Formats: sequence, C-alpha cells, structure tokens
Amino acid sequence: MLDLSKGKFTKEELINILDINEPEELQILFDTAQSIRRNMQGNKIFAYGFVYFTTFCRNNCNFCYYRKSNDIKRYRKTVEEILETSKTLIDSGVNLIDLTMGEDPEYHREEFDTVVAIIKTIKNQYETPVMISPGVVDNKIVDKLAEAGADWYALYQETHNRELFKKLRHGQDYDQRMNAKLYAKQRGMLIEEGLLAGVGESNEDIADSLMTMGEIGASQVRVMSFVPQEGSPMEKCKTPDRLEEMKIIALMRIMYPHALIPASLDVDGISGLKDRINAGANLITSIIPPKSGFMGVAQNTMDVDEGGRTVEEAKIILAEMGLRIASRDEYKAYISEDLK
Ligand SMILES: C[S@@+](CC[C@H](N)C(=O)[O-])C[C@H]1O[C@@H](n2cnc3c(N)ncnc32)[C@H](O)[C@@H]1O
Ligand SMILES: C[C@H](CCN)[C@@H](N)C(=O)O
Ligand code: SF4
Repeated sequence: MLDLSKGKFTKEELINILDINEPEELQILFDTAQSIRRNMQGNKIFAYGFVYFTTFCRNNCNFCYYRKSNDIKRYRKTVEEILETSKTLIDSGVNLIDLTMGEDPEYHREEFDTVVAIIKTIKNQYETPVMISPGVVDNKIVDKLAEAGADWYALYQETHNRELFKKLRHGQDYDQRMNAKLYAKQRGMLIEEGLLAGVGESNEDIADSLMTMGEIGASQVRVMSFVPQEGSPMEKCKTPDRLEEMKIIALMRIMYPHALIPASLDVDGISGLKDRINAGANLITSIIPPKSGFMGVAQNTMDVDEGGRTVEEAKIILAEMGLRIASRDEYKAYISEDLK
C-alpha cells in the first residue's frame, strides 16, 4: 500500500485510499492517523460544549430536521438560559462554547446585537473561547462577531460538488456560503469546514473536499454521517455505514496533523466516541447538559437527558483508552500557538 505517513496525496491517491476495504489496510490507515494524533498532543483530547440556542430557521436544507418547512416544536432560548447553560458546561470542564443557531430571522432583524453580548460575556466574564455557528451572515455581521471576540466561525459546505450542494442546501448560494467563511478567516477568526457523509457523494467528491479544506485554511475540519430526519425530504434515505466517516476522519488527520477534528456525539451518541477517536479525532463535540432543554442537531435528543453527552461520561471512556480531557488553558495554548 501507499506510504500514508507522507501526508500529501494527489486526488487519485486519495480516491484509492477511500476505496480501501481490506481489514489489514484499514488498520494501517487508522494506526497511522492515531500515531499522528499522539505525536501531536500526547494523551490530550479537547472538548466543546454545544449550545443550540434557537431552532428557528429561514432555510430549507433537505437533510435537516429544523428546516423551515418542517412542522416541529421550536425554541428560542433567553439570554439568561443561554448563559446559564454555557456556565454549566464550562464548570463541567469543556474547553469552548459553540454557540449554534438556525438562521433565525429574529436575530438577523436585530443584527446580532444579542449574540454579540453573549459572546462578550462568555469571553470576558467566563474567560472561555467561543465558536459561533450562525449559518451565512453578511460581512458586516462577521465584523461584529470578530470584534466581540469570537475565536471561531463554523460553517460547513457539506460538499464541494456544486450540483450536490444545490440538492442539499436547496435555494442557497454556494459561493455566498464559501465567501462568508473566507471573510471570517480574513478577519482573523479561525474557521471550521465540514462534510456530510452518505448524501450521494462520490469518492472523487470526498477527495475534492479533503483538498479544499486545506486550500481554504480551515483549522478545524469535520465529517458527520447523515442521520435521516422525520418530516424532511430525506427522511427515507438511509444513514451510511460508519466506515466512510472513519476513513475521512483518518485522512483528515493524516493530511492535517495540527487540525482539530471532531468526534461528534451528535451522530451515534456517546457510544460512537471510541471509534472516532481511534480513527484520529482529537476533539469531542456536541456535549449538552442533561435536562437543560437544549437540543442536538442530527440526533436532537439521543443521550442528552440520560447524561450521556457529558464530560463526565466522556472521561470514563477516554480513561479506558489512556486518554484525558485537556484543560481550558491547554486548549487556549493550542489555538493560539499551534493553529496560528
Ligand atoms: C444545524 S447546522 C447549525 C448552523 C447553521 N444553521 C448552518 O446550517 O450552518 C450545523 C450542521 O449540522 C449538520 N447536520 C444537520 N442535519 C444533519 C443530519 N440530518 N445529519 C447529519 N448532520 C446534520 C450539517 O453539517 C450542518 O451544517
Ligand atoms: C453540528 C454541531 C456543530 C455546529 N458547529 C454539533 N451538533 C456538533 O456535532 O458539534
Ligand atoms: S442545516 Fe442549518 S441552515 Fe440548514 S435548515 Fe438546518 S439549521 Fe437551517
């Protein structure tokens, strides 16, 4: 097999690696990714708290439960609720708060003033890094979010095949979405790019995405397996075999040794943590406090109220693997020294 440790691949080589199905070859792929992760940061794994503070959305993404046309119960949390949940997460040991929202017209109307205030409190009072996942916003809003002190702007293209994008993010503009994150990067924010697995992409599409992540300078890169959502146009589509997601995680780790790569609890809950870490992920995302009334995205309730999506639970699994959760200071050092 190809020498994987070199880290730089042509598109053809990437497609060949994605085609691997022999157990021995797969093991080499995952072992290579794991050893790169260990070399970069020893036994540390980072952890993000997830705060999905409004589930109202003006868009109609075909894969998403919260799409505008889906007739579901929605919430818009108060500032107090958002801050209280953020504080609970911070006290439990997360390294960052990911403030995530549907593209809620209410926040666009007030030009994100409330979001700016929340970011400032988390940054200045709680001394904790912030990621903002607001969907597409115009440059003026990106300026405001950057000035408020947001460290990260997360915006996932889902695919870099424009035709497929049009089907998934129906009615949305590919370039506008791409340009929003490029502008955030230009403004000095770190950016996260992401892919969906199992939505009709080819291995060539995945290879294109893997290369694009590097070209645009994303410091955090992710893949999530598609989870079918009740009431959405893709409700009857199957969730893909997880091997595809694991291969993509491993390749991202090998291509981008410094990158933050999520093991998201939002796909298979806490039971999916170990495999993703073993594939090369170095960050646990979608940690949600039980009984807080806040939801996940792809798995909106799985493991939440049972307390499965907590630092406490993750710690137990990591300990069995000889790993531990990084401290907030270790995380701050990582993003200011290794990623800049
Ligand atoms: C809910 S959005 C939050 C931010 C903002 N609304 C946006 O779309 O950018 C975050 C991401 O969740 C992922 N997601 C949504 N629905 C999903 C599903 N059914 N299965 C897997 N991932 C999903 C997509 O990658 C999407 O970009
Ligand atoms: C997809 C979400 C992240 C948005 N920035 C969250 N459910 C996650 O898995 O981290
Ligand atoms: S993925 Fe984001 S933008 Fe698309 S419908 Fe869901 S919440 Fe809205």
